[in-house]
Amino acid sequence: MDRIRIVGGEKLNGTIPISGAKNAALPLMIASLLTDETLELHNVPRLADVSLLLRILSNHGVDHAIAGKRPGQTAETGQSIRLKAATIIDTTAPYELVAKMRASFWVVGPLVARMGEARVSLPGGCAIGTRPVDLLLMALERLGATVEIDGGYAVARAPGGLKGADIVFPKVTVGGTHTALMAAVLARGTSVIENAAREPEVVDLAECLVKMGARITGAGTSRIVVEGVPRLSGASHRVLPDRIETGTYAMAVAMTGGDVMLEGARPELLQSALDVLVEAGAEVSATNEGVRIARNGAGIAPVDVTTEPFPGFPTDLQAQLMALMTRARGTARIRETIFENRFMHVQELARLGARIRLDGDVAYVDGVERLKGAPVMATDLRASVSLVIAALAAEGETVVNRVYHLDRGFEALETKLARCGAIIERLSG
Ligand SMILES: CC(=O)N[C@H]1[C@@H](OP(=O)(O)OP(=O)(O)OC[C@H]2O[C@@H](n3ccc(=O)[nH]c3=O)[C@H](O)[C@@H]2O)O[C@H](CO)[C@@H](O)[C@@H]1O
Ligand SMILES: C=C(OP(=O)(O)O)C(=O)O
Repeated sequence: MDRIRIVGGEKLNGTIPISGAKNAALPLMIASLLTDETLELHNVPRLADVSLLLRILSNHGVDHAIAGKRPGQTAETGQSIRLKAATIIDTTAPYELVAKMRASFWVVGPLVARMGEARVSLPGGCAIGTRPVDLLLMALERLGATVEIDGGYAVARAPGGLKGADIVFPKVTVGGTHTALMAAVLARGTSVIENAAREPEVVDLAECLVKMGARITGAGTSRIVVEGVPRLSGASHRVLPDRIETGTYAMAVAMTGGDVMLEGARPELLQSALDVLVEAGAEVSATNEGVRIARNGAGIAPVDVTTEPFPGFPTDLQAQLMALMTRARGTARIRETIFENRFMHVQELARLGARIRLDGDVAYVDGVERLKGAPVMATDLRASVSLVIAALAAEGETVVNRVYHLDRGFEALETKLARCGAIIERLSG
């Protein structure tokens, strides 16, 4: 199993190209199930989750072609993928595949919308909370599907097709909104999604669906209106830049000090996180090229942050912020409101010398003068990268185990950091 070795203490200086967003690429790829024509996606990050989803889609009958690397392209510059679901050969998404990645459950929406049935394994247990799918299934039921759980599978049926309806989510759910959107676009009549997620990845999906012929208004607000259409066509779409990757490298620079241009980043996708970084003592400036982040001289100030749905501070940056706060001058308070068990990085950060107290959904981080390298491992994607951030500022050597978590969501992580001066390498095997 690969590991990552980091020797801390180097400032980061240079340019980091920001990849396409994993959390947009995945639902966009799933949208290919809605049409028998070709969906061409550009700027798709090279990630384990993308490869796994391609396997899942192949199982349903989606053919794909990945464009070869163009001259001048570097390892971390994404890929173009053409997806074509001329016929759906199987409406079952099996346990072995779905258990590995929660987003794969979202095939349920397009499959039932196009084929009138879907049999999708309930997603696997995940290290950040229980993560039920009741609201996704509620949305499908509102659209007229019958849903039952059979042998660990959610079985949704709508033999006569889906019918437009009002869907009111009692809490904001990104996956629920993606599912409702991808089902409602082919339903007969009008659907209204209330308390919809406003995340940029929902907007990206809606924009692509509109290019495919869907009629959607209000994406990016809490009320999305969808007029169903009988069929969708192919389209070409570029995945938006990854705001979580952007925020992660911004936290890394704030942690080590230095000056880095996050090339291609869009500040409006993570304004709340950039505001927190400024409060913590970093300099942030938006330019035509992207977002520039620097910290020179100033120490790290403690902050008080609560995770919230967009446009609030994202839960997917909570672990990285906690890593940064381990070296603040004082006590930071971080409250996690989205996932009940997303503090698994706390005990691993402690191995590096962090002082963190947990009280329910709040973590109090007492900043320390110095961290010291150690072997660590993490249980999920963002927790793993928080250890990388801490290790970059720790004295001596840290080895991060279970790198497969990082490979799920960070394209060319060690290359991007090494180019900016970090001492970081992958140890294979
Ligand atoms: C691939 C992807 O895009 N994953 C993101 C997506 O996950 P995901 O779409 O799974 O997260 P949701 O927005 O659905 O979850 C938000 C909250 O709603 C709860 N809930 C959700 C569905 C449901 O049927 N019932 C229910 O109770 C969840 O347990 C959680 O407490 O949004 C999360 C919140 O921004 C991010 O952390 C994940 O990185
Ligand atoms: C939690 C995440 O992903 P997933 O929803 O696929 O588990 C994430 O991207 O941080």
